[in-house]
Amino acid sequence: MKIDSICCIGAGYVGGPTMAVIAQKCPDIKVTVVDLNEARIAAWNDTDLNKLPVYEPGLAEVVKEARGRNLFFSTEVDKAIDEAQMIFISVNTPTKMYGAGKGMAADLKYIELCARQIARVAKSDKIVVEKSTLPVRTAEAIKSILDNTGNGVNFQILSNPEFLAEGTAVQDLHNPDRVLIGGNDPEAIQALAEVYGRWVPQERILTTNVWSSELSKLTANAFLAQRVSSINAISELCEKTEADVSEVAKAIGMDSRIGSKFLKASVGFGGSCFQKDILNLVYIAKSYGLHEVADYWEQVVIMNDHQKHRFAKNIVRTLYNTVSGKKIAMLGWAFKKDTNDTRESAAINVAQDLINEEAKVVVYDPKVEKSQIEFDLGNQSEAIAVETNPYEACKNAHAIAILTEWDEFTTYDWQKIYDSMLKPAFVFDGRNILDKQKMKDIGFVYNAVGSSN
Ligand SMILES: NC(=O)c1ccc[n+]([C@@H]2O[C@H](COP(=O)([O-])OP(=O)(O)OC[C@H]3O[C@@H](n4cnc5c(N)ncnc54)[C@H](O)[C@@H]3O)[C@@H](O)[C@H]2O)c1
Ligand SMILES: O=c1ccn([C@@H]2O[C@H](COP(=O)(O)OP(=O)(O)O[C@H]3O[C@H](CO)[C@@H](O)[C@H](O)[C@H]3O)[C@@H](O)[C@H]2O)c(=O)[nH]1
Repeated sequence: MKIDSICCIGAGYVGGPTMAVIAQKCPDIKVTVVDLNEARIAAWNDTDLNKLPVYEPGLAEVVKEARGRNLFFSTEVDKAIDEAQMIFISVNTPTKMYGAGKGMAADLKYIELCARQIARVAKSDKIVVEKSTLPVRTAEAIKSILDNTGNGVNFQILSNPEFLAEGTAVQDLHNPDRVLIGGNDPEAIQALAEVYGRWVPQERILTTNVWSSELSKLTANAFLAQRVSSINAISELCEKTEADVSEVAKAIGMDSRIGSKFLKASVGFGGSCFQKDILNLVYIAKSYGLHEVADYWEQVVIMNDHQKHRFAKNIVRTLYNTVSGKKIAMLGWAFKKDTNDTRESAAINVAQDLINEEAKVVVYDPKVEKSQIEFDLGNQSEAIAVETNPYEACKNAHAIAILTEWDEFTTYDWQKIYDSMLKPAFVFDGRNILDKQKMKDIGFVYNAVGSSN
């Protein structure tokens, strides 16, 4: 079956970029991305490409090429479902904040709403693709809803989890390590494989059963996050022993069995996925009575919480055990560089801990809006200030904390910043991006994660 129309429900960080690239690579397929959020759809349609709701390097160019040709953003969900042969569900699946599984399980209410809407609207056969990250066996529930509440049309369900990382989304979509398609129906699998086959080499398109595909997504994130927590655990030991975590990471990463990626010690991992997906995995394991499995993975999140809090504690301890009334400049708010996404950013936890200690926190981030920073802190705008100029943010500060590894931070005139600060001038580099020796030569008291001063 050749696909000529696709609908994607959910115009977020995954739905937007993924569909933009599919539309770019398949000019003969009409791709419509729909969302209930009118402001978000308006932003995707904005003629000023700087106003797209998602910042990703290279994304504006892709949108420019395809939008209006075969890529459309709309709030008319029913119409797009009706017209499409293939429907991607790419809505959010956050941690459930109520009832059974509160704080752990994935909240599938948006998924169920989509399934019910598809069932209600569809008047012809559809292939429904799970793009959202879902607990293993969710396809069963979707199938049941579609088959029991639909109009008697035939639905095939595929799992096609997304592995893009924010900040490199376009690059990851253009050149994925693999595309994973889980399903039972060879014709449906073939139809989706042909879409990706326009630009992804055949050997990188992997097909599995639905359950393996669903579980592989949670497993991939658990393994990646586990590496970060593992190196962060070692970073604390390095600080006590005069070992240097960057040297340790390099030494172990050269072992081809270990590999060098995802071994950067940091203030802790953030982002909308790692914590949510591991907690979901933990919840699933518990629900099958697999308590040792659950405890094993939960430790990755416990270690990450510890890393975030100990970073803030270290600032307080180093600043003579009090930051009350002291100006502390936070450079970076996004959970990693090259994105405007702040979900679960370590910066939020660190700021909250410092505010609790009555510090005067001033934030600078090159891509995050002031309103977002205030929102992340529960709208306590009196607790922080946001600067649009990094030099102003650092002026008269007692300390600077680096929370995101933005490249521009390495290019600053650090002598000028030093001159404008109170002395001793402290830097807490939560990303190990600055040159320790140069910083010390200027006069800073420089603290990095995972090495002694
Ligand atoms: N962010 C990432 O980097 C990433 C990467 C891989 C996978 N994922 C997974 O992809 C899924 C989506 O993540 P995201 O970051 O794009 O989320 P997001 O919150 O940015 O976007 C989801 C969008 O879905 C819309 N939506 C929710 N219910 C809807 C409905 N019934 N009808 C129409 N629109 C609806 C919301 O308004 C929102 O705009 C999640 O399951 C996530 O775990 C995310
Ligand atoms: O060595 C490292 C690598 C990452 N991080 C941090 O870990 C977090 C996550 O980073 P990354 O994985 O690069 O970004 P995400 O966009 O969260 O992507 C992850 O989560 C996505 C959503 O499921 C998956 O699709 C991706 O494959 C997976 O990498 C960020 O805070 C990073 O700063 C570190 O601290 N040290």
